[in-house]
Amino acid sequence: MAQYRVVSGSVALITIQNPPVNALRAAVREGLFNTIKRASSDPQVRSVVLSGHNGTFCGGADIKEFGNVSLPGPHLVEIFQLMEDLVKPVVAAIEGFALGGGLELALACHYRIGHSKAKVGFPEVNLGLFPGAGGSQRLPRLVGVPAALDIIITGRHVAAGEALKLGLLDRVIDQNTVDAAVTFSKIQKCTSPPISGKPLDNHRLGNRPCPPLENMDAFFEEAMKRVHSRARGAVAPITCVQAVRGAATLPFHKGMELEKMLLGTLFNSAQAQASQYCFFAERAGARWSMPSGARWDTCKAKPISTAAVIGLGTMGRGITVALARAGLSVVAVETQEHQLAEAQRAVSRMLKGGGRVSYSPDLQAAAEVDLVVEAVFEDMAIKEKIFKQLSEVCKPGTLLTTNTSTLDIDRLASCTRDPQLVVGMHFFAPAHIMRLLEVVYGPRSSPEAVATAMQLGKRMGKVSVAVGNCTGFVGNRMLKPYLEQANFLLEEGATPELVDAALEEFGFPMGVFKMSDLSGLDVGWRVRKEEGLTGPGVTAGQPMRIRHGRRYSPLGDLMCEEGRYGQKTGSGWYLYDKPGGRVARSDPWLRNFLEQYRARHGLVARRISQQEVLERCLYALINEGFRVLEDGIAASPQNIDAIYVFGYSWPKHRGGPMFYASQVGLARVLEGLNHYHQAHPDVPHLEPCSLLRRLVASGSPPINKWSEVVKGHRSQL
Ligand SMILES: CCCCCCCCCCCCCC(=O)CC(=O)SCCNC(=O)CCNC(=O)[C@H](O)C(C)(C)COP(=O)(O)OP(=O)(O)OC[C@H]1O[C@@H](n2cnc3c(N)ncnc32)[C@H](O)[C@@H]1OP(=O)(O)O
Ligand SMILES: NC(=O)C1=CN([C@@H]2O[C@H](COP(=O)(O)OP(=O)(O)OC[C@H]3O[C@@H](n4cnc5c(N)ncnc54)[C@H](O)[C@@H]3O)[C@@H](O)[C@H]2O)C=CC1
Repeated sequence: MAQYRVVSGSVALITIQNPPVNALRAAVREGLFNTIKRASSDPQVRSVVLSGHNGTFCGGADIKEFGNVSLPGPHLVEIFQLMEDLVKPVVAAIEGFALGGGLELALACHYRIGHSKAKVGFPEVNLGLFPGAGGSQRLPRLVGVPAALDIIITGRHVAAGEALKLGLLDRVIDQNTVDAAVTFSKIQKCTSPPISGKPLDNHRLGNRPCPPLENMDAFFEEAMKRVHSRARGAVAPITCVQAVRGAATLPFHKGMELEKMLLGTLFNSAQAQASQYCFFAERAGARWSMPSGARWDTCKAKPISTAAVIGLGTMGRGITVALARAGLSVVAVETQEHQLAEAQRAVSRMLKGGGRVSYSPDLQAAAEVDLVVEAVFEDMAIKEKIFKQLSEVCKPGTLLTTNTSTLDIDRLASCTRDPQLVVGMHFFAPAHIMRLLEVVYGPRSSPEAVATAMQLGKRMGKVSVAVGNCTGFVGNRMLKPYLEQANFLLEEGATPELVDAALEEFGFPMGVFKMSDLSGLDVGWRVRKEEGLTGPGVTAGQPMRIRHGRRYSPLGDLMCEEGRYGQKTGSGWYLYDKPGGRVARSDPWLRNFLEQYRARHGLVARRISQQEVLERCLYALINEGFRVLEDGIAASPQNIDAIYVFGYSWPKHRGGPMFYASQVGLARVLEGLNHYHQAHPDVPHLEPCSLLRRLVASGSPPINKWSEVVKGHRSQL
């Protein structure tokens, strides 16, 4: 766990060994504690080098241990103090990553030498924490308050070059880092005296004052304001500011006391648990499986080096950029001349002149590519035609994928020569930025096709989740009842402002109506027309607020009929200063429109609380999530949560909808749904699904045990 060797005659080389990232689990902490003591008392040893096994210094504390109320083994704070107090110089040899507790460990060393490809950082804020083992106190003393606060609040990875400039690293080298650190620990420079035996006090960060900062109060006030406005209700970023302020204003030991107290408030908090759950949910998608039994570890992906994107609208442009950035050579095809020219300019701008992209108005250009992503209008007839053409044009073995947000993958596959080569690759707007990729397999998609799409997702830096084929797949299927409730709430007396405020307070970056304005109201309108819910032929002679025997809100359709498509037309649920404008303002026209609509349909507006908004929108979405699990469309609640956090900006500190349901309590969610379904019996999405009932009946097991209740149920997986 921590290997001890004496090298070069007098250097104790301590190597952390805990693959894959050398996390500081109890046995590692024990090993570090013992080897530091050994180095201290070993008369042969004059200096110490600390390194990590297999090219990674240390990925920090072991997040899997965090559930324990009291962590076993020696405490990191104690180990780091022991190391800092050592009278023999200690040099950190940093290869790969030094993150979180790993960087705190390096900061407790007297010197830090990094490989040029090394990365350091404090990602704790993403786990609902802050660097609570001395990092919040030592880093500001080394690099100054503004740089330290930036690193701690953003959680970003700092590259070696920048770390050197900041003074976080003493040296950056391209050769073997451990060898260099060993040499460095013995001789500082030919012209300088050896560092062994040199007084080290200035290199003990706990002994140093923080570099002075002018206008400190104003600086921290401003930082706190910024954090509050961006945190969306997350507590950890606020605690980061408080801790760093402690470093700037208190002596080290007092700062450490403050750090301990602040960590105590976060460590077992619901937000920290949710954020840490998200860390593992993000990675769980990589271990996909299919109904056939094919799995991630038994299927080989096809090599892909060229791709075509068909349709260069909103999505096609972002997809082109994402593929090009992943190193693929891309053929971008668009039939509309002006769109092609505009797309070419937009893609070049986004790629800043880099990337290998060629443009064509002709599908023939896709003849030789390894993979196609179709991103034309959401219209089954058009897509079917394109898949038929692609099947004829492309070389045998080309993977044909679609970015459809709702349509049947199997129907598209049936238009092709090789249906096993068809899968959905559902990106999220903007496609070059949003991290989620839903990989949708139909009943005939081959494991190799799924493996290839998943692998490509990884190359593009996406969080890829394999899901089954149904209308809307996982994300949009669950979104439908959420949007539906938001519209019903407007009918009943709410305003877009009220609904959005409730959801933004919950932690979404924007409420449902602002989000709809951004995506374009016409997108949903097109989908509803495809589904036969609206359109001239459908509505004639039907009651406006009922479709297929269920309550239906035509509000979105009416808005589109008025030409209000959202930001792109300058008005939607809100008013914008111009088409394409971004700043949403309340629109008196809409208030009037809603009042007239309610009057026309005999609806009496009532006061609606934020609690009702949250419960109806979120519980309806969660209920559909349980149905998705029940139907085997998603393999696990973790997969659903990853989809929501990385595709729909569900606040990470709430852990995703299914985790949120488990935190609220399944019985409470069930009770809420029962209550709202009684009040709205014509809304089937509010009727609690049988999986939720069964989970509650079996004592509401923790989320990682739900699969035992799902098992035995009819499944498509
Ligand atoms: C009232 C109570 C008072 C409480 C007082 C209690 C006192 C406790 C004191 C504790 C103080 C804690 C302070 C501290 O030290 C905080 C931390 O260090 S938190 C951890 C910070 N580190 C990170 O966030 C890094 C996380 N890892 C990564 O970002 C990436 O893994 C990394 C960039 C290192 C490598 O990426 P990549 O090569 O892409 O590999 P993967 O991400 O796929 O990871 C591979 C594998 O390893 C698992 N893993 C990674 N990091 C950790 C980790 N830190 N702990 C546990 N497991 C880790 C990862 O999950 C993958 O495994 P899977 O099985 O695939 O999931
Ligand atoms: N807009 C969004 O937020 C998201 C959309 N999607 C899906 O992505 C697809 C595309 O959507 P958008 O980019 O929003 O549409 P868009 O309307 O912005 O772009 C579609 C483009 O396809 C082109 N096109 C139409 N027929 C063509 C053909 N035969 N050959 C080549 N090009 C053709 C059009 O000229 C247009 O430029 C749809 O299936 C949609 O459901 C998926 C995720 C998010």
